[in-house]
Amino acid sequence: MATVSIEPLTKQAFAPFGEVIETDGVTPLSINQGYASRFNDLASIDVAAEGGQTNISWFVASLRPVPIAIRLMERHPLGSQLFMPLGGADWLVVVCSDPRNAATYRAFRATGQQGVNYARNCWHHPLLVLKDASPFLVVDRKGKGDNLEEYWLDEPMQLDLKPDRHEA
Ligand SMILES: NC(=O)N[C@@H](O)C(=O)O
Ligand code: NI
Repeated sequence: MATVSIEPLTKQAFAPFGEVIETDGVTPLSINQGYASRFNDLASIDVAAEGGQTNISWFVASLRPVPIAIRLMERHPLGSQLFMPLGGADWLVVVCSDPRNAATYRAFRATGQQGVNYARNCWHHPLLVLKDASPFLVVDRKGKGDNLEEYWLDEPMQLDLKPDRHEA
């Protein structure tokens, strides 16, 4: 079974797949008479295709059996999809440029202070968490049209997750 090694999530590494939402490296605007800092314009929401509108959701994601097997990849042809963790736990992001080609798969470990915005049409694995019942704010598209394409792998791939890497 092919394995995918896990690398730290950085803006640069994730750039081909979308944006990383984080405050590191961002100079905030001082707002509200100095009583707040605004880390501004962190992601582009791309949901207007075919009359789409912005959909704000709250996900609560469960742990999957370990070792985590990658059996399915998906993409959203009509819109971007943003995940921002709310519970402070690390989580996992798995993407690829061609779901039929194992060599194109990339896996990232995101901190609880990092979100991602998958670009429209970016192949990704559905939400993967390292702590059970992890809450996320999700910004994606609602509206007409088929916004989900799935690819079931002939042979599942395995995430090279060190056993102790699940959160308590
Ligand atoms: N199904 C759903 O709303 N979420 C997936 O698209 C996902 O990427 O988790
Ligand atoms: Ni998705």
